[in-house]
Amino acid sequence: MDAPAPVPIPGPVGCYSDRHPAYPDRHPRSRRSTIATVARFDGLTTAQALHFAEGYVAEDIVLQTARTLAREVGLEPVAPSSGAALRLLAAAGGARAVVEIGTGTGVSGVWLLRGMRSDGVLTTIDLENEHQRIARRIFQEAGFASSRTRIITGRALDVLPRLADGAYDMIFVDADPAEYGACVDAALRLLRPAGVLALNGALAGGRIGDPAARDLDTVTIREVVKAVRESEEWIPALIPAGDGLLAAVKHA
Ligand SMILES: C[S@@+](CC[C@H](N)C(=O)[O-])C[C@H]1O[C@@H](n2cnc3c(N)ncnc32)[C@H](O)[C@@H]1O
Repeated sequence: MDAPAPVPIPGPVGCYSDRHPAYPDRHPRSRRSTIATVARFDGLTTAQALHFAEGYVAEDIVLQTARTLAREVGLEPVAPSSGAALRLLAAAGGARAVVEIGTGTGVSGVWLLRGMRSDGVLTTIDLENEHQRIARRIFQEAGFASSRTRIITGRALDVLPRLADGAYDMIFVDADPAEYGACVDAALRLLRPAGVLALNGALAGGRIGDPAARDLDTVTIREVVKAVRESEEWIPALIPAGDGLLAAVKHA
């Protein structure tokens, strides 16, 4: 099948011929060509490329079941592409001790466990016992012994102070955006040097770059994303998988 023709890039991105106000020091063509490269990856349109990336690593029946159960109880679990990125981060860091904030029905937990070392333990926190009851069953169906998970019911900000400093290889945050700042502070304390932070929802449902979006969650996420980028404690990247995965390594 022939690749579809590239879609013209709309508005100021694809057609301006002068310097862009946000990039006054940069030659106009350099920004234009960078974005055009991203938008026309291998002749596919951006939407098609993103769709391909989303399904690149398929989910098995256990993850599909956990996802269906999440929707039934009104939760939005991590996207498959974010799950695959979490598994990759856990595997790349040889993670043995991981903290997850926001167990849900276990979608992200299964992805994390599949990237962790075979003797690793996932400490997962959620204030809803009912969500964790489902997650416990999902972990079991995914083949993980109960010794591989430590499931703690409680509010993240009550539980995190009880966890040991510098004892964790990775922290994944996917709960209440209003608490993201406090969770990042806690992650800095809990992670070992070169440990990895991952924070879901970092694009705030696409509102992150819209200055008119001033709702509390968006403002908080915007501030956290900026603070991590500007902090000397972190080496960050914003991965545009799912709703955005802010990943950062704690400086060694
Ligand atoms: C988006 S869901 C997590 C989905 C899960 N990470 C997944 O991908 O399967 C958010 C979860 O965070 C929990 N939660 C919300 N606020 C919380 C808080 N302050 N402390 C702990 N858990 C919280 C909710 O009960 C819900 O289960």
